[in-house]
Amino acid sequence: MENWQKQAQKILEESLAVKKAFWEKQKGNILRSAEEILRALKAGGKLLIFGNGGSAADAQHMAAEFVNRFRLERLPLPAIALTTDTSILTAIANDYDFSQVFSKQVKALGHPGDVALGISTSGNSENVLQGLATARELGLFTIGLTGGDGGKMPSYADLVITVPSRETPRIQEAHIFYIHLVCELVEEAYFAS
Ligand SMILES: O=C(CO)[C@@H](O)[C@H](O)[C@H](O)[C@H](O)COP(=O)(O)O
Ligand SMILES: [Zn+2]
Repeated sequence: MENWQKQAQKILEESLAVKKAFWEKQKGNILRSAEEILRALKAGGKLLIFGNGGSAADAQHMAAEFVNRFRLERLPLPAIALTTDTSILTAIANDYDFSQVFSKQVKALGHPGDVALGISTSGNSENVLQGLATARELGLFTIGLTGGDGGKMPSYADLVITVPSRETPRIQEAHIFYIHLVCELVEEAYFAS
């Protein structure tokens, strides 16, 4: 138990330090991404979000904040997580390839002016990279939310937001901070003006 306390304290301190460094190093890109999402929503566009595992959960979490509400009582905003429809996901993975599960949905749903947000802690998940590549081809603004050295993301996204850590859980904790921050900024700017 005493060891657990020490371990937990260390993890907490690492998590706080990573979030702080993330903000310090990436604030320009973070705010720019919020501006792009606000611009797209104000122009009648939407946000498409995708990732694997914990990042799939993050995609759904973010879409729910936009479609339902965040901190304000307001009209729903259009955001779709491409991680939720098991029929679509299994049909594409079964008939084509798992690497296409997001790109095919982007092709079906994306329009120029929309924003695609691909989340990958390694920056190397093929399905996320293909989703971003297709989004770019179609004229969506593409954002890569990643960690470490960003992996291959910089070749696939217009804007890459990188958490400065090599630890997947710490990266994901900073991703959730990013998601809540962007929801709050965009919601206030959209409905306060
Ligand atoms: O949540 C976690 C680890 O904390 C896992 O589910 C993790 O998201 C999965 O291993 C993903 O497949 C990792 O993919 P990526 O972040 O490198 O794109
Ligand atoms: Zn996780």
